Amino acid sequence: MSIALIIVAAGRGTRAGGTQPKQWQMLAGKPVLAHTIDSCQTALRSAGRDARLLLVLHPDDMARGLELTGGTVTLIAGGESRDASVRNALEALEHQNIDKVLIHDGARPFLPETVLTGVLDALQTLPAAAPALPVSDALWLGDRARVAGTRDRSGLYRAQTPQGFHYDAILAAHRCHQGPAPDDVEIARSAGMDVAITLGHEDNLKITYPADFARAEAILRARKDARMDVRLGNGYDVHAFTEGDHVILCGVEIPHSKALLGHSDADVGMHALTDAIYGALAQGDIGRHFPPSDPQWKGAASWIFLDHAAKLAGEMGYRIGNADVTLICERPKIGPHAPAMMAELARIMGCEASRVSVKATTSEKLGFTGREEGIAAIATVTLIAD
Ligand SMILES: Nc1ccn([C@@H]2O[C@H](COP(=O)(O)OP(=O)(O)OP(=O)(O)O)[C@@H](O)[C@H]2O)c(=O)n1
Ligand SMILES: C[C@](O)(CO)[C@H](O)COP(=O)(O)O
Repeated sequence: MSIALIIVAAGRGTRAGGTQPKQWQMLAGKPVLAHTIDSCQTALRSAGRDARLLLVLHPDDMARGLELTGGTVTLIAGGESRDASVRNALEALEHQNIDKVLIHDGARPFLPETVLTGVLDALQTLPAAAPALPVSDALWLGDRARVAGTRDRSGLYRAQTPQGFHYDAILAAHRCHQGPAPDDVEIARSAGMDVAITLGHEDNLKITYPADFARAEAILRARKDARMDVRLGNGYDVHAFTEGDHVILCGVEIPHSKALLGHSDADVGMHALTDAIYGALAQGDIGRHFPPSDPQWKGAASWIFLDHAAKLAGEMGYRIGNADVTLICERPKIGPHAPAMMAELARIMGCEASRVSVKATTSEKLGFTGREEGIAAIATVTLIAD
């Protein structure tokens, strides 16, 4: 099925006020229209759909449209009315092998994926579908600021976009239609098309009046808060020294007069970091995922554990915010090897090296680390929801 998505943004936004049309006014640092295009592209991507994008602009706005889209979207000059703008885009799609077309207001900056898929799914069986929300408030008839009557709200809906159609049918409907129309559903119905009502969304607001900018900002703020999911984990590990000539710390082999004793390669720093990630995910510790009783992990390289923990974080929807590892030992000296350790840990976790810290401290010759009986490591990690 080949789909086109038309975004109509050629209006002058007279009701919204401001020094320029509402679709060009700034919302959280970028024009409303940039939010609309981004949300359409994100919804399509999340829904696993591909669509040809057409942006209908006022003839005066073509240059800034090109600047905004960088030439990735087809620009069409709009008309005097919304239906004339839509018609121009529909005509431009003739002979382009388009089966289905979605028509969306440029003034609706937050298209939820569920609204998009609801319309596309309904188009499998009907020639037209559009999202709407049932009217929930009581309805009054007003006369000079007095209630002059009430009206039954049952069966009434607030229409939204994108409104979706079988391409050939809506093009024919537009060509036949006379007079103004508030939306494409009206044009489709006047041509006898059966239109399904799909579920709209409160976030899918249309900026119409000045107060709608504040509503749009509140939606953006709520979404940002919902994304503020940060998890913190810590890990601690100790390995004793044994006879040997090198240690492996945070993935780096360092010549030393002793080795670290362990079931795996005894990389105490990497183990602490791995446990910190499991801890942040509330997924136990290394022993749970790689039991020491299982002979297959004997002598295993510790990157296998860290790689597993980092991938598990990714599968659960998190990426590394930052990681901080402290090695506690008198010797070997860690400082000269710290940059290589940070680079190796970052490589394994799939994050930028600037997000990883490795540092060291002695314990002033106190305790088992001070007596050089072994090395301890502590690690802290933050995970950020994607
Ligand atoms: N000649 C027109 C008129 C409207 N639209 C678009 O249709 C959508 C919905 O219309 P509306 O909210 O009425 O926008 P405006 O016409 O710009 O607003 P107003 O009526 O307040 O002037 C908007 O994205 C608007 O840019 C369009 O492409 N071409
Ligand atoms: C299609 C539409 O968004 C339906 O709500 C339409 O553009 C609304 O325009 P209106 O002039 O604000 O009614």
